[in-house]
Amino acid sequence: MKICGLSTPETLDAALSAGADMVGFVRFPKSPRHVSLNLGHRLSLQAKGRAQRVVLLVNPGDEDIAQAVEAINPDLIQLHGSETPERVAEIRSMVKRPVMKALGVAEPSDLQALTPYAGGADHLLLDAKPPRTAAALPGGNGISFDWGLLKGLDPKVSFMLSGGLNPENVAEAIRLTKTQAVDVSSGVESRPGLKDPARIEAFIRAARSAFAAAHH
Ligand SMILES: O=C(O)c1ccccc1N[C@@H]1O[C@H](COP(=O)(O)O)[C@@H](O)[C@H]1O
Repeated sequence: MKICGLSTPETLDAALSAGADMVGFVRFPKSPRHVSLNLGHRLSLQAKGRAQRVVLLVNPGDEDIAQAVEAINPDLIQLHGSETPERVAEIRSMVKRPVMKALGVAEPSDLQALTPYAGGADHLLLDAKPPRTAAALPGGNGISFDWGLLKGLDPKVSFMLSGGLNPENVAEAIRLTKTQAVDVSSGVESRPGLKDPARIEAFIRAARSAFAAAHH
């Protein structure tokens, strides 16, 4: 279970105390969840040893990557832009840490886009495609995709599910998609960019019960 877009010590503590496996820090200035290098550094120290620390970047340049890695020292890099398979592989060898590539799903043919990333990315994250408006973020929009589309996916492909998940729908998402991991951002907020500790806890509780039920 990953809680993404944490940007205060209090809400990070809520995620860690509730048992999040991964905590995400967004480095994307247009996002209401963007953290400065300094804040990212402090949050990362707070999470060290308690959960995997993830830095989320969108089409980063080499300098953006170097700065984020130096300041935040993440366990994993999440790439949430239109990075090509070659760029993902290049970033992975540059940072010498695992990389998770996010891919948008809206129709059956989108699943074919996964194959070229199999060699270069350590993990795949499946998200809804963002709305086609100029102001839209590439993720963190609270939009789900049709989970039924994943019936067409090779069962050997492991993925993290994201996009519009929340405490109310995460159990159904896990049951339907048989995913082994889930990620949430806006579904555990009281307003864009402000995480709600009670919703974080409810999300993790619901996801944990659904994973336990799926393994029986
Ligand atoms: O959270 C953001 O602000 C963000 C910005 C830019 C790219 C991705 C972002 N978040 C990721 O988007 C998905 C879905 O989020 P949501 O739960 O639907 O709000 C998730 O993987 C976040 O890590």
